[in-house]
Amino acid sequence: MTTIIDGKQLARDLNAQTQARVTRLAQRGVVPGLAVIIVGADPASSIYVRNKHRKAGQLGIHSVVRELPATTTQAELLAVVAAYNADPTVHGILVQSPLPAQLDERAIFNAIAPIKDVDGFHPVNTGKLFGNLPGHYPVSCTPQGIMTMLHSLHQPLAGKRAVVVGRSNIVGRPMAALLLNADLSVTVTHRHDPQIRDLTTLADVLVVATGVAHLIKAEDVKPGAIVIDVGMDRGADGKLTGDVDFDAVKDVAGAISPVPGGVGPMTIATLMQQTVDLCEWSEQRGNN
Ligand SMILES: Nc1nc(=O)c2c([nH]1)NC[C@@H]1CN(c3ccc(C(=O)N[C@@H](CCC(=O)O)C(=O)O)cc3)C=[N+]21
Ligand SMILES: [Mg+2]
Repeated sequence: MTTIIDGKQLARDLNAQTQARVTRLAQRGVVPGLAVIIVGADPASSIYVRNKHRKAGQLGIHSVVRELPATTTQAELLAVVAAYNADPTVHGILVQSPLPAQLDERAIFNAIAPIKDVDGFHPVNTGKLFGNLPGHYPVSCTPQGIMTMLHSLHQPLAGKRAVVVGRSNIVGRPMAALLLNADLSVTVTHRHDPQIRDLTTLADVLVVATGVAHLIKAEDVKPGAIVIDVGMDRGADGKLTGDVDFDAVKDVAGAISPVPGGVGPMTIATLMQQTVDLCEWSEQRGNN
């Protein structure tokens, strides 16, 4: 029997925990605050931002969405980030990616205060992640949500062989670090390897984040493997599909996450979780 990893249900469970933490903070008069900055009116980005805002509101997180025109300059965006860095009611800052071409996205992420970097994109936070350093710090929400999905299976992970397909700063690289920190043996591969499939068939845990619809077929997967699909590929019919050929792979895999209803809802639930983390850590530092 193949386990379908129900990201929607896991997200509901995680959001219930987050909401309970928000309630406990409220008893002390503390409200977690999330600022989401979106530049330009990319329709897909607008939908994601609206979903994040709605979920935050449901959980009692104070969410502000700052919509800036597509013509915003680097200096203007840096000034907006600086204002949220200095705003004690804001615990998490997210700049929606991708940004318009005139903006230097890396320089913007680097300007977010590491203690408010709810995406975990700041090099101080990625450095801690890659060093497996002790202490509290935010981690990119998609791979962190995937770790929650893996733990939900209640299977030992240490010593398993993981293969990550894709090496982006948002998913592949932090995913590899998290898996390594959890004592898996980790291989990262990507489009420049003509024999990706020689590696995917070795994986006990296979995470696919390439943006190539249905790249992974049944013969590319080890029987019984855990398969996590990070793909979000919009077909010509407008339907959302993944990087894994779900219908075929589900008969080979031991566990598999669907698209939609897998990694996506967990990304948003993890964003909410980390907003509350940042708020609690700020309280613990006593410099709110
Ligand atoms: N600074 C930044 N941080 C991000 O975390 C970030 C970002 N920029 N830019 C865009 C990507 C994408 N992303 C998604 C989150 C949830 C769903 C999601 O909920 N997906 C639903 C379906 C949504 C649909 O139907 O379109 C699902 O998979 O079931 C998707 C995509 C966060 N991102
Ligand atoms: Mg790639």
